[in-house]
Amino acid sequence: MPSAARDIPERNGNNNTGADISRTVSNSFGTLDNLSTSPTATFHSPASSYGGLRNPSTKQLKPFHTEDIKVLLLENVNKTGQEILRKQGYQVEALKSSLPEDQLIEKIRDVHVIGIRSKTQLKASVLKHAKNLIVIGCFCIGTNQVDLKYAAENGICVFNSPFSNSRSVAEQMIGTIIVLARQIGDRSNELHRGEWNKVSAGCWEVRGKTLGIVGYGHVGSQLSVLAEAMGMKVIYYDVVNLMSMGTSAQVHSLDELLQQADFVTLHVPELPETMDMISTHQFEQMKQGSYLLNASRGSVVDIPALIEASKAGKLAGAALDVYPNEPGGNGQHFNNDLNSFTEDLRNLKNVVLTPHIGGSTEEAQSAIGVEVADSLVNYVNLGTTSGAVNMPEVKLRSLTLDEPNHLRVVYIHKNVPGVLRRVNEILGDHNVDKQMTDSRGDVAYLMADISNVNTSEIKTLYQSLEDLGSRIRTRVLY
Ligand SMILES: NC(=O)c1ccc[n+]([C@@H]2O[C@H](COP(=O)([O-])OP(=O)(O)OC[C@H]3O[C@@H](n4cnc5c(N)ncnc54)[C@H](O)[C@@H]3O)[C@@H](O)[C@H]2O)c1
Ligand SMILES: O=C(O)[C@H](O)COP(=O)(O)O
Repeated sequence: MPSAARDIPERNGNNNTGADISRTVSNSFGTLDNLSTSPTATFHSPASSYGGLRNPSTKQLKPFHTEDIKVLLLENVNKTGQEILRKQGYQVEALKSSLPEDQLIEKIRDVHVIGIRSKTQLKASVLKHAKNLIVIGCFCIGTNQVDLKYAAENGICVFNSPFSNSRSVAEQMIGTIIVLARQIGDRSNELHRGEWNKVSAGCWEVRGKTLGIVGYGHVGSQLSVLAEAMGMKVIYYDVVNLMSMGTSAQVHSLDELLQQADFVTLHVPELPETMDMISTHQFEQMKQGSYLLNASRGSVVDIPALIEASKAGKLAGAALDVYPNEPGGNGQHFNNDLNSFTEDLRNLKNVVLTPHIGGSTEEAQSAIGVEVADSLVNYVNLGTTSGAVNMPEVKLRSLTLDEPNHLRVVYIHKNVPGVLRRVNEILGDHNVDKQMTDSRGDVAYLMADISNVNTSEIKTLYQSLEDLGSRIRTRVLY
């Protein structure tokens, strides 16, 4: 038997301390009779994950049977991600679409891990029912669908995939710019209806035209490089001063960009400041016969104002990949019940409408599946928060099989004075081998590896930390 499991009592044996704490995976493990004894349950061979889970001498920190971890994956999370989670032994339920709020609330009560994409709204009204939830994986870039602050304040860590689909979005935008410039969407629709309509009026090369990129982050900067390769001139507007790719140039204001660009493309996150960022005033600033593309979030463009600008001939074309309200899954209708302007939008000339597929390529989805699932496994098994979007990033070197009586304490707490002193008083009876603590806003995350801990002491230690007023969540891994 690996030495680390030596002191752990039989799962259903007589070593129960009699402690009256119900067992929850999320808060670590109250009663000692629930602690895992099986070497196979405690020392799994790792999945594809990186970091500490790869080294064979690395101790797998699982004070629970992995099959007790319940994972709910919504919105057709890629098989790569599902596989990694299943290989850990977790119970994984994977659904193809998002869920209406009432069904989501029912399901979320029970799970320790949830994986979503851009549709599923995890606001406080839903999260307050998620009593066992320790971590959320956004298998996408955007995290605007999650109440990040509420999650952090309730000890729920959130991960995403910051750039694995950026290239896919940039390539879709390049394709769409040419489709708009040549009115290819309309020509194709006509021919599908049996109408031959060979025209050149209002159709242009993109070479020499100016592309205005709003938001020069991962997507915007990739797009910049691709557009220059096609001979376009690139200008961009961003709230941050950024290094220009190639010969592109940053402009000082959104209006300046709108007045100069032939094509305007939006790549900003959903924020209060970006809500209706392009509305009537901005369409007025744009050049006559210019084009607008939006693959960021539906709330960034005032779509009724876009419809007016298109009908008035100000816009020669537009492309939308995102909408204020989107269907929950495939096969559902895209009509006025969803957004009151939908019929008007569908009837416009040279307007390309796509169902939020900017990041939907095999390459992107497969990479996102691996990246986010790895983050989830490292968080559940090791407490590592590297890459978290709502918690400080904390990571400790992994414990090894040579460190038998060690345990790892994860203590998420309110960021108030005096907590460290009190925590260290509790840990102080043991040797603290390593410790890291960091804070982000009102929440702090402490991780410590301590040695020479007898099994009988684990519960007391856990309970002492739980009893501190500053506690948000305690996890003890060993
Ligand atoms: N359609 C899709 O499938 C798809 C795929 C990926 C991302 N997205 C959306 O695109 C957005 C951008 O993605 P990204 O990876 O490039 O994000 P990013 O965070 O790398 O870049 C966003 C850029 O916008 C800038 N910005 C923020 N507020 C701004 C403002 N008010 N005005 C101007 N610039 C501002 C930021 O400084 C940053 O440089 C995401 O937040 C996501 O919502 C959509
Ligand atoms: O935020 C993102 O990465 C994109 O909007 C893609 O979202 P999706 O995974 O729901 O397609």
